[in-house]
Formats: sequence, structure tokens, C-alpha cells
Amino acid sequence: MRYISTRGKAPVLSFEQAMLTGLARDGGLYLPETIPTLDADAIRAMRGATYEDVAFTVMKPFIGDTFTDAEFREIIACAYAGFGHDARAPMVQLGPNHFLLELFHGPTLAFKDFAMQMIGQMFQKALSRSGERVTIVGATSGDTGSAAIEAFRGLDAVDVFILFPNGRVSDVQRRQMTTPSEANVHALAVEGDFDTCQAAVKDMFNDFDFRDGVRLAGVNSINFARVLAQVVYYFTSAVSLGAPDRTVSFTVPTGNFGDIFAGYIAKQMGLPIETLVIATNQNDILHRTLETGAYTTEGVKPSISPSMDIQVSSNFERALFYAYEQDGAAVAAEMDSLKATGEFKVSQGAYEALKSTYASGRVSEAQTSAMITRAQAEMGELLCPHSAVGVHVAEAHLGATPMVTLATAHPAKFPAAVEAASGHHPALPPRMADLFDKPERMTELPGDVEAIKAVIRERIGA
Ligand SMILES: Cc1ncc(COP(=O)(O)O)c(C=O)c1O
Ligand SMILES: N[C@@H](CCOP(=O)(O)O)C(=O)O
Repeated sequence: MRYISTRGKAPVLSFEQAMLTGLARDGGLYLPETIPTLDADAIRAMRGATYEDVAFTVMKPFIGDTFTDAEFREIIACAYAGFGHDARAPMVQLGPNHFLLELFHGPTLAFKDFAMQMIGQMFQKALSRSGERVTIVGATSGDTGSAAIEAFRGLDAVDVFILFPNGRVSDVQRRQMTTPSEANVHALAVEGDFDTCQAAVKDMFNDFDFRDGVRLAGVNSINFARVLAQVVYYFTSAVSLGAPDRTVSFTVPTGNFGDIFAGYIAKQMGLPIETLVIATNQNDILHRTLETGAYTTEGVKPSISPSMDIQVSSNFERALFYAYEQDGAAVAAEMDSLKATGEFKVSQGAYEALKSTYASGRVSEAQTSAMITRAQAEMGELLCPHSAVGVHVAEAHLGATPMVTLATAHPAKFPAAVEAASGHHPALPPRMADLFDKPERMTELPGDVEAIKAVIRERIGA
């Protein structure tokens, strides 16, 4: 399987190279040249299979000969062994035709663990084979960072630097990043918002001297391997509801567009998905784009669902690539316009393609809180604020097709918002009970990429 850039001008890579490379050298994002498909019999055969077996079937066609079958099965087994639920991604019913897919049973209590635990295992295997050492730099609005640190802490071949917006993540998220004591973990609290952090990471990738000098690698959803691992739970959940003999829709709380884009890949692979519904909080750029065809950035507004406080939604570029019928030059032009002016207008054809796949909705702060209150009182579900955004939007899209809403984080990661809305204090699992007793370690930095690069160089001695 060969991987190509959304902007059409970077070298074509293998899966292993694309995984270790991160951002393409033309500034684009890597995608498989063709999306492998699974026929109805292969999907039907997933009924009753373990999460790990489905993961193997879904991901194997994308990885080529990077790992032998035995190696890949072992990677998958190790990745999910630490999850706190046998089903890995269990589902509960919220109402007639409405289901909640719980993606928060991993080690850091958010859906990011599904991919990050896989990537940790895959990096370790690939790097131990080549003897290379890499510097991972990631941007986070809270959950990617904690999942990455958990997956890479203590590994010999990796230093992991996580940039998070100072004061804009929950206390639990911050402590998950600042309390690990391993020397290869570096939590950097950056002045600004998530977009500041993500732009800094992309700038570092676009500075080839720095990139090559520190052997930069990325574990944000820039990395297609992240997206790939998230495709699996679309299959397990849809199959448990009757796919391929029944069509299913999904509502996905969305920020950087990685999770819902994984649903798009599942659909292209042959999973019968009717609609992918984008659910945004008050940072509603994706909803506005679906409504108007214009992608226009505004300042990030801090919300009670902080992990989705994003304006520059990285993977939307991948959605555009398909909407523009894989025309890398057209995507590059839109991305240049975004960088220069903060906006771009999607062409009529691309707009229609997006509208045929995705629907969308926006949820205010008051509606998010009210949804947490009502889900607890009427459905017996304590939702995190991101999942509440999803459930609220899903309710407006319920119909004859079963709807699966993705519950992306555990409510205990956001106790203040959850308690204020529901009156219930969500407890952390016992294994995390000492999180607030441990010393914190972080470096505060201005939102200036040169200052951040200087710290990274100094820490790794480059
Ligand atoms: C809890 C939670 N929900 C939803 C999202 C949005 O996911 P994505 O960025 O893949 O759209 C994120 C962060 O990305 C998150 O951490
Ligand atoms: N919400 C995310 C933002 C980064 O998204 P990613 O999927 O590109 O890593 C977070 O929690 O950090």
C-alpha cells in the first residue's frame, strides 16, 4: 500500500514511512493511494468476533508488509490488553434507535487511547528494528496529549513533547500530562489556544532543518495510523447493530475531524453508513462550513467541552481531498488561502460532495449542560460534555436508521462541568485515585515556535 499527500507534491511513502514521517513535506497529510474494501461476507464474519480480531481484519490491508501477521496480532493484543472493558468499545442504548458507543475505557479515559496505544506499539516495533531514535512533538487540547504520554512514557527510542494551551485544559487532563515522572516525557504549557499549539507543530514539520535535525515524528491525527486505528470501532458497533445487512448512522463530537474522518474511511471500505453527523460545540466552524460552503475562522471560544475548542480542523483537509476528487493542487490552493486570509470557499462540486456524506449540528454551552442533566435524569447516563454535544445533535437526526453517538471521554475527566449540570461528582477509576497527590512537572512557554524549538533542541541535546 502506497501513501500519497493531500497536496500532491510530497514523496509517495510506504505505511511505515508515512507513520514515522507525520506531516508530508509539502505540508499535506498522508492518505492511502486507494482505500481497500471489505465485502459483505467479510463484514458479516465480524459478528461475534473479538475487538482484536476485527482490528486485524480492518487494519491489515492498510499496513502492507510493515509487520508480519503474527507481529501485527501481537501489537493489537498488547494495545488493548490494558482496557478496562472486555468489549473494549461497549455500546449502551439511549432510546429507540439511539445507541451510545463508549470509547472511554482505555488507560487515559478518552477515545484517543484506541489509536495511541496501537501507535505506541507500532513505533516501538519499527524503531527497535531500525535502531532509530525519534522526537515526537504533539499538540493537544487535552486528550491526545495524555494518551500520547501514556503510550510513549519510558520508551528508549522516543522523546515525547506535548504542547497544550496553558489554562485551557481540565485539571485532570493537565495532571495526566504533568505527573508522569519518566525523563522522556516533556509537558509544555503554551500561551495561546489549541490552534496556536497545532500551528507550532506544523511549522516545526515545515522547517526541514529542525525536522531532520531532531528526527521529528508526529502522533496527532496528522499521522494516518491514528485515523486508521479509529476505523475499527465503526465496524464493531455497526456490525453489532446488524451491518452489513442494516445501514447505520453515526454522530461524532468533532474538533480536529480525525474521528469522523475515520468513519468516512469505514464507509469507503464498504461499511453501510448512511450519514456521518458532525457535532460541534460553540466553536462551530465545521457546522458553518456545511451550512454555507465557506470555511471562515473566528477566534477560539473557550467552552465546557474544551477538547473541541478548535478552529483550524486539521483532518478537514483529508475530507476536502476526496470532495475535490483527489485534486492535490485544488486542496493546496484552499490551504494556502486559509493560511493567508483565515478562510476559503469550497467549490460547488466539493460542497455537494461534502453534503452528500456529512450532516452537522451546533450545540451551545447551555444546551450542553442541559443535555448532561437530562441524560443523567432520563437515560441514566452520566455524559462528558463532548459526548453531550454529540447526543444533543444526534437527537435532531434520529430516524428509521439506527444512530450511534460516540462517547469520546469519561465524565471524570471534566468533573466541574459534569457536577454543575448533573449534581453528580464523577469519580476517577481507583487506579487513578492518586492523580491529585503527585507532583507536577511542566515548562511554561510563550506561543512562539522559535522558543518552543529552542527548548526541544536543548532537552534532546540537538
Ligand atoms: C473528548 C473529545 N471529544 C471529541 C474530540 C474531537 O475529536 P476529533 O478531533 O477527532 O474531531 C476530542 C479531540 O479531538 C476529544 O478529546
Ligand atoms: N482534541 C484533541 C485535539 C488534537 O487532535 P488530534 O486528533 O489531531 O490529535 C486533543 O484532545 O488533543
